[in-house]
Amino acid sequence: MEQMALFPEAGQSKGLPKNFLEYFPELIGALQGRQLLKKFIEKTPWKQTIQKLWDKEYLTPRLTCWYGETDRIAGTLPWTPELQAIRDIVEPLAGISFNTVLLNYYRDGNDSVAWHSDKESIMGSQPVIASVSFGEVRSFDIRNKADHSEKYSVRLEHGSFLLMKSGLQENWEHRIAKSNKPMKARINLTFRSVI
Ligand SMILES: O=C(O)CCC(=O)C(=O)O
Ligand SMILES: [Fe+2]
Repeated sequence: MEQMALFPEAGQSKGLPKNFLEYFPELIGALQGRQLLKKFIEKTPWKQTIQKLWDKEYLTPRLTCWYGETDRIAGTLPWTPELQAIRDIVEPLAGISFNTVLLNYYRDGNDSVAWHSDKESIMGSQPVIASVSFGEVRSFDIRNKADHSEKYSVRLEHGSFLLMKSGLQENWEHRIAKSNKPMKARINLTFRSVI
C-alpha cells in the first residue's frame, strides 16, 4: 500500500515537519471515544514495568499493555474486537499493516514518557507508527536529535490520530512531559509492525 498525503494543512498541523508527522484531530467520535476510554481503563490488565537508568531501577511513570500477534514481545495479549476495529481504521491511513499495539495509560499529570525514539530493531530501521489518543489532552513534543532547539508540540486531542512516518524515529525524539496542571486519565494506542 502506498502512503497518501492525508490531511489538508490546517490547525495544529501547520508548521509540523509533515514529511515525518501528520495530525488529524477527529478520527474517532467523542462519544464513542469516551466509551472506549472507559473500557480500556477498566478491562486492560495494566502493568507498571521497571526501567533502569544509570544502574538505578525506577517504576515506569505510566501503565502499559501489549496486544497483537508477535512472540518478540513477552506477554503480548490477543487482539480484542475494539483494538482490531481501530487497527482497521488506521491501516489504510498509514499505508501499512500493523501486528501489534502498545497501550499506554497516563493516570494523571504525573504520568509521562521521557524523550526517546522508537527505534527497536524488532520494528526495522524506518518504522511507521500510528498513534490514537483518548481522554485528557496532552502535549506531544518532538525535537530534532541533531539540534534540540528545533522543537514542535502537538496537543493530542480526544479521538485524535497522529501518524509518525518513516524517518521520524531516526532524526527526531518525542515525549509526553509531566504537567503541574490537574490532568485526567489519558490512553494512547501506538500501532506498530514488529518483524
Ligand atoms: O502517549 C503518547 O502519545 C506517546 C507514547 C510513546 O511515545 C510510546 O509509547 O512510544
Ligand atoms: Fe514513542
